[in-house]
Amino acid sequence: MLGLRAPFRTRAALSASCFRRPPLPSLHALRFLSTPSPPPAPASSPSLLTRYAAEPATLRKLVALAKPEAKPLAISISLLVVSSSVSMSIPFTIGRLIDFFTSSQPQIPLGLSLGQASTLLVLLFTVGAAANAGRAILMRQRIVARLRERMYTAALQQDVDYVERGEGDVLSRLTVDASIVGDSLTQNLSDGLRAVIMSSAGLGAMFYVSPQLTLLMLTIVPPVSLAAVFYGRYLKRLSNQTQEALGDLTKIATETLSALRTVQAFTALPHETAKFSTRVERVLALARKEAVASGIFFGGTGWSGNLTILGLLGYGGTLVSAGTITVGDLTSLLLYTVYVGSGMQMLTTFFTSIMRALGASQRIFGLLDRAPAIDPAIGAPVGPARRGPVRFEHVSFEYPGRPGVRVLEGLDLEVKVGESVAVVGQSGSGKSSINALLLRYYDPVEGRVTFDGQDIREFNPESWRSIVGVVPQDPVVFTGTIASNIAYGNESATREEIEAAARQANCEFVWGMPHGFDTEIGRTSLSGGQRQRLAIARALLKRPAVLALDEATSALDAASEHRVNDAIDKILRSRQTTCLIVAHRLSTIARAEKIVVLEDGHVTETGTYRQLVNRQGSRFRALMAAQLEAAAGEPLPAGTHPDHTEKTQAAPQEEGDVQKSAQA
Ligand SMILES: Nc1ncnc2c1ncn2[C@@H]1O[C@H](COP(=O)(O)OP(=O)(O)OP(=O)(O)O)[C@@H](O)[C@H]1O
Repeated sequence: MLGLRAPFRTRAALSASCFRRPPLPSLHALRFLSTPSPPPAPASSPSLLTRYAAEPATLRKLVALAKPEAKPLAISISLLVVSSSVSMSIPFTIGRLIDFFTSSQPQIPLGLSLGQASTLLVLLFTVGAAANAGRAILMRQRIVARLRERMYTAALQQDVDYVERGEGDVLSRLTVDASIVGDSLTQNLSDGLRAVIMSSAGLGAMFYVSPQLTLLMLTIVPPVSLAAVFYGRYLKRLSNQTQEALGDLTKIATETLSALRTVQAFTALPHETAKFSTRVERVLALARKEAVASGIFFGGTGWSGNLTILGLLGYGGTLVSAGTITVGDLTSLLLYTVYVGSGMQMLTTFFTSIMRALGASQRIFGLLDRAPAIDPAIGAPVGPARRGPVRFEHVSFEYPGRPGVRVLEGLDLEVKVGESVAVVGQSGSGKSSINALLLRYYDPVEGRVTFDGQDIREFNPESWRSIVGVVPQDPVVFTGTIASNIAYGNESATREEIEAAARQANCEFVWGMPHGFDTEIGRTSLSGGQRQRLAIARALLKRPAVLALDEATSALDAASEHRVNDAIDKILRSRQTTCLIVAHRLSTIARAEKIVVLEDGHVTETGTYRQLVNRQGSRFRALMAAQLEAAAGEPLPAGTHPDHTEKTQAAPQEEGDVQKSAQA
């Protein structure tokens, strides 16, 4: 039945049914009153209504969205008018047929013979069916696909902060909201129009056949429909509560299953099972409440629907006996009652879905119209061959999500061409934030970052990022082949170039894989060290002018660390790349040409490893001592502490030295 149980469907199910056309009422649809009201739109409260009324801009944008599809939509609407008109003629035709077969002096309108009338009817129904099919096909337009493509492009150009903080809730806009808007511009619009035709034409035909019976119908059907609408809303609220509880249940299960190792390691099985059971019980209780309410609803509406039909038949019967109307007229009237009732119900569906669509489109346009703070479309190109020093000049920075909290304060830092600078400092001192500024995920609130003497804000962000290589702390591996992962963002790279980059980054593990560079990998199929080397290969393939490296600290075992270090070492020895390394490993720190110690967002010490480690009471020495102690797991024995290294006057030359001293 039309829209039956619509309030109890999930959003996903609703969107899946987006192009499904509700069947036209049939005799069976005499139970139309048992159709609950459509889901009430959150937007249907008066205050929101007023807001939408005050925002015709949203409506205009929504209409503009359908503009490229204007022609097929117009044809589709015309076909809808044709098919609905044919449908609306059915009750009348049935009435006339009944009168024809029950009359002692049968007469066919327009003086047609029975054969001609039958052919005409078959023809009419064929046209109606064809129009209906054409309408359904044409209604399936590219609106949602185009909208999603636009939204995805807009989302990818947004500030990382906006997306990462979930401010825009981009995923739900891309999925749920896009479906809602797409439905409203196609299916809902079509249903709305059909509802208007059904209600108005049905009422007109009823008045034509019998004004008395029509007035009787009008005193019963609208109030019962209205009551059904309100009760339906109550049901929808119950259904929402069940869905929310179900969502909560899913969240708990997802979180626990994805952390199964931790759950098992902490023997938290009973705790997790109890947590889950509580949620399951809640879902069950809500579902029971919903079942009772919907039982009352369907029973009640079915009962009132049947009484309505009975009332109409009773009064209609007296009119037939009095000769005021014919049996055919009464049949037509009953059928039109079904049409009008269904039409009214569809109108409320239309109204709420349009309200929902306005809400969804406001959220969508919020994303589409949002200008990112760092606009990827503006700025001058840098030129791939350009080389130059990177300078942080009195840079102060705070994250947009934490205004007023300075992460960097008056930072000055220079990395010359071909130089490698290691930034060290305690956790939270702002090291990674320096790389984030270098990549222009953010801009400084004061000061500037320059490349080759030019403020990087003058460059086009995409062009600038194309000459900056980045190896993040936790590199991302995309689903695809090893080769496609190394060539990520560099699709034109040849296989030879990819292999050369992999060799340089010590990715020898690739050659041992079943399909070599064509091996399919996912997020979890590589070890931490392998992922880091793959990321280094990815960065090297770009032949970057500037390399921003954020070392991983804990993911690697000694052997992997050695290989990663060796790969980094090759980069450090290269004289063409300006390297800024957020360094954690002593081996990397010792190899960098310059070390910058960061404390509370500003540079406190600068120098070579030897200079800093020999500087009495330096912050660097304290940091290194803490790191060695952490690696050794206990205070270092006398003589191995960096505070004593001025006696040796030498920096560790080999990574092994550091490791050995750490293990001492
Ligand atoms: N996206 C963010 N929004 C708000 N604050 C942030 C954000 N990222 C980092 N911070 C804060 O900025 C400060 C510096 O963080 P940053 O990641 O730069 O430190 P770090 O020195 O690299 O630390 P670690 O060595 O632990 O990686 C910290 O206090 C951190 O909490």
